[in-house]
Amino acid sequence: MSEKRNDYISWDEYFMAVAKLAGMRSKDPHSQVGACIVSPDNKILSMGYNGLPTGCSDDEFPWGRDGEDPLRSKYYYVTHSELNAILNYRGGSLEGAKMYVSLFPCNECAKAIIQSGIKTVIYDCDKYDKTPEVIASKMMFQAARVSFQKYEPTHREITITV
Ligand SMILES: Nc1ccn([C@H]2C[C@H](O)[C@@H](COP(=O)(O)O)O2)c(=O)n1
Ligand SMILES: [Zn+2]
Repeated sequence: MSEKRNDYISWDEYFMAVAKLAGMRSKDPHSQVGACIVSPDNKILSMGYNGLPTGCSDDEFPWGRDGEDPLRSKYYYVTHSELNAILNYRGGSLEGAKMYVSLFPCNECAKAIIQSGIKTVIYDCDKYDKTPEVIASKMMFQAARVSFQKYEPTHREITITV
């Protein structure tokens, strides 16, 4: 066989698949989110998923969404995938990097993305686009010249047997 194969996955498919694979580590029963940070020359720099901070037990802290007592919902405790990916990076600057993320970043993650020097966000789902968090996030990205683009799905199925 002398020809190269031509059904290999594209860079975008690869990085979005890696982001989604990272999200599969999440214990959140409602939304599993993954993020993958990539250098301008397409090297994976870091990954993250939504989960509790180190030392906060997955079995003791709540995973519920709503309720009378906000302290019994996950929202006060979960670190978002994007922030985890930024914090997991041990290599120095993220200036000019790209982030692939399975759900559009919230305003808090947008601040961290901007401050870290990431310049491009490629997202898949935008199911919370009407919320103030996402609207504020887009306003900040536009002001800070962080470009955000919807991932264009190819609907290719990638099967990995482990
Ligand atoms: N861009 C985002 C948005 C949300 N998350 C996390 C935070 C929660 O664990 C979950 C969202 O839960 P839901 O309100 O859908 O029940 O996803 C994130 O990591 N990145
Ligand atoms: Zn966030």
